[in-house]
Amino acid sequence: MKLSLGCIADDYTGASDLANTLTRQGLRTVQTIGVPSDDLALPEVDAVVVSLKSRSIEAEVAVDRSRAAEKWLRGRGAGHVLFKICSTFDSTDAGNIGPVMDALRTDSGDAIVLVTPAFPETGRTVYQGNLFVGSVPLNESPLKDHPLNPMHDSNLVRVLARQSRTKVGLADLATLSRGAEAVRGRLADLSGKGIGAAIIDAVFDRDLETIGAVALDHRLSVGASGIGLGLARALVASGKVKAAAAGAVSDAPVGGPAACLAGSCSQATLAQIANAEKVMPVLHLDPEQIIAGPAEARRALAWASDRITDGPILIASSSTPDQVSALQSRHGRDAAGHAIEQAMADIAEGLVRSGVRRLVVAGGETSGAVVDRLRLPGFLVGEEIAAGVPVLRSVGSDKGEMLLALKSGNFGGPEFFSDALKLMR
Ligand SMILES: Nc1ncnc2c1ncn2[C@@H]1O[C@H](COP(=O)(O)OP(=O)(O)OP(=O)(O)O)[C@@H](O)[C@H]1O
Ligand SMILES: O=C(O)[C@@H](O)C(=O)CO
Repeated sequence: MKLSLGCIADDYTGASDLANTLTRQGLRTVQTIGVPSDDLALPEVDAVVVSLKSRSIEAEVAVDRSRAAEKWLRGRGAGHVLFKICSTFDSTDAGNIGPVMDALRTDSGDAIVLVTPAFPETGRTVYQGNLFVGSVPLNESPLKDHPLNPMHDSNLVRVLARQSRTKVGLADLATLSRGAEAVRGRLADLSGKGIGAAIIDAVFDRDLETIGAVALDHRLSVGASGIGLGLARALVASGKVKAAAAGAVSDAPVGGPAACLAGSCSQATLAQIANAEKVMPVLHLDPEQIIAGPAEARRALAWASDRITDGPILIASSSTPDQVSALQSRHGRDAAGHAIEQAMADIAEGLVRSGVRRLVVAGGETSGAVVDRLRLPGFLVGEEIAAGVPVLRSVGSDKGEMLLALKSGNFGGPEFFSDALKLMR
């Protein structure tokens, strides 16, 4: 297998978002959980997205894991590697976007790296280096209240400069609108001044196409699914990849009971849970009880076993921003987050033991904890439920075939849980 594109995603939902985008553009794509073991039988593909859970861990560990993934991808012939970050640039001044980018840039030998989280399809645009979420700057969006990495600065040149060893510059929309050669000229100017990373504006998909074409001159780029779309279109346009027909993945029904788990506390997920209450039984976990011990996860499993044969259920830990901050001030941010993620993994494990083979999970960290616990090595990408969220079909699992949907906290329409279950038969 010789890869046309290698990708390293810093969380699992982000990885399936990217795998979805690449698949929709005609790249045969597989999502792996971590660096694949040598005995994992992978189909012939154009792109591999290695999912890491490295967004909110110590920067040094994130760097080591990303480098290991890069080595594996380059070893399979990937000439270009995309480091997939969140479209809302989720990170802190300690990392992990800057440190991982610095390390991968050193490995790739590129003088300068293009960086953009723009993903217009989901309302993420970048102008003059400022990230907008819908119509508001990042620091006024719900991301200001994120439980793990609240975002308080929308100027990504500043945000990335605080995390990176290299100087960071800007390639603005005016330059981009003059075409690929103008962007190449701007990058040459910046790297001539010793600047090693450029935030690049993008508002429309056509901007991403220009960015994709320029990025392919380099060995590394950093961004969200938007730059993935640009790279995929550039690979197809240049004839390096022959676009595959849609629907290449089997849609054979998996059947059996279905369950949803929500650990995301985003406004979008809170609204989706409220809507799910109208159509399925919903259990709201007590976060204090989760931190107190394993009894809360056991209570959830007992509750589920009384209902799961009658239809899908939803179990949620999600709370409002005020409740999240109150819990974090009592127990610490990381300890609270970790305990809840592990309880979600316990619940997922119990559900699968009792026969569940169709699972919808909301939240990147939550999905990471669940998929790790279920020891699922990888996925093929099926139908799209909502922008950035495909149906995933497990490959190489010892539990038989499973269908999953891993939803980024902010993604999906108001009826997301029922929308997902309709496509996961
Ligand atoms: N009630 C709660 N109080 C405090 N923390 C919570 C609560 N419920 C869940 N959490 C934690 O909040 C974090 C949510 O992160 P997660 O990545 O799962 O969702 P998200 O950030 O909305 O999604 P994404 O990363 O895809 O945007 C997890 O660490 C989770 O355990
Ligand atoms: O890019 C995005 O917004 C998502 O894929 C994601 O990574 C959210 O966690």
